[in-house]
Amino acid sequence: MRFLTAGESHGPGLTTIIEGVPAHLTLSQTDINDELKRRQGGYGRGRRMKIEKDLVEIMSGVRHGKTTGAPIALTVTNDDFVHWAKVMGIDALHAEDEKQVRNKTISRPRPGHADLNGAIKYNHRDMRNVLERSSARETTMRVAAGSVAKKLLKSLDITVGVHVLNIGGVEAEADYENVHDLIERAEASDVRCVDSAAGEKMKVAIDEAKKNGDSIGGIVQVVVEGVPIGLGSHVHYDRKLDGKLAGAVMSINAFKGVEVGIGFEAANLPGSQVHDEIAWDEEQGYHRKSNRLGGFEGGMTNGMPLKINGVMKPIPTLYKPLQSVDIESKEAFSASIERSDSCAVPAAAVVCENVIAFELADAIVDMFGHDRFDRIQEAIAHHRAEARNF
Ligand SMILES: Cc1cc2nc3c(=O)[nH]c(=O)nc-3n(C[C@H](O)[C@H](O)[C@H](O)COP(=O)(O)O)c2cc1C
Ligand SMILES: C=C(O[C@@H]1CC(C(=O)O)=C[C@@H](OP(=O)(O)O)[C@H]1O)C(=O)O
Repeated sequence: MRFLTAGESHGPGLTTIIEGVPAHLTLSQTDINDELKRRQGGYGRGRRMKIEKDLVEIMSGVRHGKTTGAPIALTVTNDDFVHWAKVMGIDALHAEDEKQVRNKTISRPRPGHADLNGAIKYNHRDMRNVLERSSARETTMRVAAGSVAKKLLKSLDITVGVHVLNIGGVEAEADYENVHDLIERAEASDVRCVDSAAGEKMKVAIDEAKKNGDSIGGIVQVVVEGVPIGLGSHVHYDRKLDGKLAGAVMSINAFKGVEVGIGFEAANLPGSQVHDEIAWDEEQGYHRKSNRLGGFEGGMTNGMPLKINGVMKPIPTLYKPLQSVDIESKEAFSASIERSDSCAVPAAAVVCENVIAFELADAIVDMFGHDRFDRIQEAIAHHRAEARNF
């Protein structure tokens, strides 16, 4: 499976085309819209999310509620576009609009955003040409594609959840029974945190940052249960699934690090406290006595729950901007102020969950068959039984 996305933040809309989704998977607009709505929420978002409704239109690849095996094309309209049509240059310009366009031309790059590097690389004197596509508005379509993947996983009893472990240095206890408990409690929290006391402190930290014209980042954790043994492969570097997942997470706007299992903590511990002992019993088949490696050994899943952490840096656009240089005058100025979120960690958690879901669904289709969902169901049931008594 693969997908592309297209669309500018303030253009008419966003598109994705997903190729390789097996035929006969049950899929509705509601499946996708529910996921899009989750991405729009979360404490700390700016005014834009009050403007957008993020409702998907399925343009192809689904008939009578089932995938056909054809490419699935999805679109989402940008409701904000009506306010930006002249600036975006989609409509013919009138004289009085030129001023508006000039005022929206960006020549003072924001530290931490794509503005200056993209402008130099593509030779854009108006850095809006970079901003429009580097905006995390694009993650709407990554979540749309991920929601199709999540539907495939759910139909195979594989459950993906996400929660927030840290916002601006406020750390949460990762205390939950199983992934279903995690999902229920995280989704009931404004900041997607299962630790309600820490969640309240996170909200205070976000309010504080906003009041100071500043921004904060954090850590999210994706947990996946029900994963069959052997997704990915040890045989070649580009088939190692932990590597693919790390790439997917690092490609999310503002994500600066990934950990699998205990992650960087492994550097401080001896092997006896890192590797997970292997056991077998009738009920569970092969399993590990602990799960410090987060469900991966040798680039493959080992049947234990996957645990992947992603680190998000603070949002670059600051209402009290940092120093920058105007590319026309070369003088020092404050960076430009764009409307912005002060913390998008709870929303980005949903993006992280969905990019991981897509890579997992791709690994499933790769291992268990390509074209028909019913065949994948049969093959995975057979594999699960075989692995248990191997
Ligand atoms: C869900 C989400 C919302 C974001 N909202 C903003 C925002 O409002 N303002 C901003 O400057 N950056 C925001 N970002 C981060 C930028 O898109 C990101 O920092 C930028 O594209 C530069 O890429 P890099 O940080 O990966 O280097 C957001 C990121 C995500 C995932
Ligand atoms: C539009 C979204 O996020 C945007 C991501 C973003 C950025 O620079 O990444 C900047 C902001 O854009 P705007 O200036 O239009 O408010 C966010 O709102 C979205 O998540 O759908």
